[in-house]
Amino acid sequence: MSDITQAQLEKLKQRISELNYAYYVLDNPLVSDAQYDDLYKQLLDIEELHPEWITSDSPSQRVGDKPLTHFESVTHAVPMFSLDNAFNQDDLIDFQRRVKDRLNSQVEIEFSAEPKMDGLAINIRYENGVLVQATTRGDGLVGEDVTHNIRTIQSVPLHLMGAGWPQVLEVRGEVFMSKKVFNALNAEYISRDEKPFANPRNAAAGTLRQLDPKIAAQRKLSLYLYGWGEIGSDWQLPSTYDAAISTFKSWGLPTNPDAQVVMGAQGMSDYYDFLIQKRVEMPYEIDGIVYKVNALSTHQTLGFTAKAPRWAIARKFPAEEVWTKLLDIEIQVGRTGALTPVARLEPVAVGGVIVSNATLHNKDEIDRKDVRIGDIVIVRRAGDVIPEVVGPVLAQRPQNVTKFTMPHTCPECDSEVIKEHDKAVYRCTGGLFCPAQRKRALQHFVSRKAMDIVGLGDKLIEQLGALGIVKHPDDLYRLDVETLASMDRMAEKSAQKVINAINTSKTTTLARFVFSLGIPEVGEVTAKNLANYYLSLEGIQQATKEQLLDVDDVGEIVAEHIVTFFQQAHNQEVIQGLINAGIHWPVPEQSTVTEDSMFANKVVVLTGSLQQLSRTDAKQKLEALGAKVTGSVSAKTDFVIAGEKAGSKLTKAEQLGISVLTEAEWIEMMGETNG
Ligand SMILES: NC(=O)c1ccc[n+]([C@@H]2O[C@H](COP(=O)([O-])OP(=O)(O)OC[C@H]3O[C@@H](n4cnc5c(N)ncnc54)[C@H](O)[C@@H]3O)[C@@H](O)[C@H]2O)c1
Ligand SMILES: [Zn+2]
Repeated sequence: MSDITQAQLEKLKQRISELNYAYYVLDNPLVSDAQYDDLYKQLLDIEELHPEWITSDSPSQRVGDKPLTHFESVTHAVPMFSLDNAFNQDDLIDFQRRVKDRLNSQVEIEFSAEPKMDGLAINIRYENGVLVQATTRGDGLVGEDVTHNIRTIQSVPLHLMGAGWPQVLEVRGEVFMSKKVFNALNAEYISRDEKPFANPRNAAAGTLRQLDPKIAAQRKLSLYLYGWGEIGSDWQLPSTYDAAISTFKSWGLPTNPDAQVVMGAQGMSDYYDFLIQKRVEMPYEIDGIVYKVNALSTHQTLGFTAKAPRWAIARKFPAEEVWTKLLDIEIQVGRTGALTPVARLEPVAVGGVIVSNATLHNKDEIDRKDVRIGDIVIVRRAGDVIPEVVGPVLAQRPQNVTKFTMPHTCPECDSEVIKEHDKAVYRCTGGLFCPAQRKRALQHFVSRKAMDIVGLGDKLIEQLGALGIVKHPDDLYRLDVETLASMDRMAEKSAQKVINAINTSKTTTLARFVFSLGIPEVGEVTAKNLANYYLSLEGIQQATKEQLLDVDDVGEIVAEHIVTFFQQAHNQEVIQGLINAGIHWPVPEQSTVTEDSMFANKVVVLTGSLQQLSRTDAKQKLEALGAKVTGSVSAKTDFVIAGEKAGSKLTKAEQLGISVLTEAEWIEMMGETNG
């Protein structure tokens, strides 16, 4: 630092000015706050070493930047200042020591401690109790007139309450957007496929800069007061800061309920512990604490630097939002087979911990946010919440970024990946084989309603899996007593019992077997329906999606899951392994089918509207009699039962010379069959 040249300082000042312009004027920061704070600290350090190099245009000597021009410029009656920062406990102790020294005080100093709301400073002017003007801070000397938008904030009185206020009263505070409003607003933007705001501060700034006050009214900004500007000479400020704020409150002005008066360094530190705990649950975002010397008489003595009061300091909290490089997007396969994209990041400190991975939720979200590999991204971690990638920093997008694509096959097992209907979820279809889904698949396979293998608990499955002994369900049938007995908490006797249970499970039913495969959406009932309809595993495996739709309980989505599941070579290997292991079942009985039913093994089509039975009931009755009910008429059709207003199917049946029954005829025939 000591060998720094004046030219280097000029370059640094130039850079910080550029950043200020982008941040304050364009609302489009070029670097993260942490990066900015670093550069700014460098500037202060150099200027401390070389006070002779300080110029009036240095960013250390100015607040913010010149406001935009599309609102009317207003020169502040009393300049608006920024705050000096304390980044750690030592900075804070230094601050209170400086105050004590300057005031020559032997006793502890009393401070007002209050949340540092993350929004924008505003000056609101009342004349004779009436709100006449509201202005942004701007560069501290000149701000923008945003009266029309401030008037829409419900908690800001258009007329002061009570009495005793001065003829001219300027109050100052922070305009911000609550987390709730921010989330709802962003959800709305997202649903319209528009780019959401990066954070509540940005959203509040954007809202305040709207020309149409209706928009600000809808967005519901909030405001708390923490200071004042010009005050008419017809009123005397009380002796303490907190008393002044209380008086404002009595006039109907909104003030922060979490502000407290604390004593000395210890009190400051206790308040820090209190507020950092509370931070997560607060309804709005805060980026630190502001401590202000409470005795107003001292403010004169302490005075101001070029930029900030010497009687106040902002103790910054660890940033909840930082920028870092997105190195890659990796896929994690969950236990249900869902593929989740995970951001691999250049490690960065956020919210007090080092983060190198963050969730990206799903593919739709990545597309919507337009996050690309190689981007600088904004990462958030609020409280204990899992770190999240908010979005890319477009201003810093390098040229060689790549768009993310979902793999077509599972990175764990190479099976096909499908996107679920109407959902943003991509899923691996190798349920029986996929290592990521292993534990879940095995737990399901052995469960009571599936293969019912008693004694194979979760712990044992986990251990067998971890050791690579049982990777897929068919491996269970290769276990021997010796291997099992060597597992934790297992003895030969219990191992033998498990082996017996495994052997017993070889004799099962087709329905149980189908259920045990864990095909997505195929529960116990669907498995039974499939077994009863097709009577053989081959039948189910070979059925097309169209054909599967004829089975009770099977809709489009289920049918697709079934087809894709059986298409996976790896799943087939496991199924073959199971059959080879000796799993077998009797051909399912069609319980109520009477041999002499004239509908037994007949192909029947229902068409037109039935009067006496619902379509489902009719279908069930026919199936109970051993018929196969299909949806379309072909040469294989044996009967067509035609209700009223039967159309093309009836015509086709007639063309093909197929027997057509009316509803009444059919019911009569059924009566005969049953009787
Ligand atoms: N990323 C960038 O490029 C970039 C550029 C410029 C500034 N910044 C960020 O902005 C900061 C500087 O901004 P700043 O000058 O507005 O200062 P600041 O936001 O750090 O602190 C001053 C402001 O705090 C607000 N505040 C909130 N609660 C308050 C309370 N209870 N009492 C008093 N004031 C309260 C007021 O608006 C006040 O103007 C930097 O530290 C940096 O984090 C970032
Ligand atoms: Zn897989």
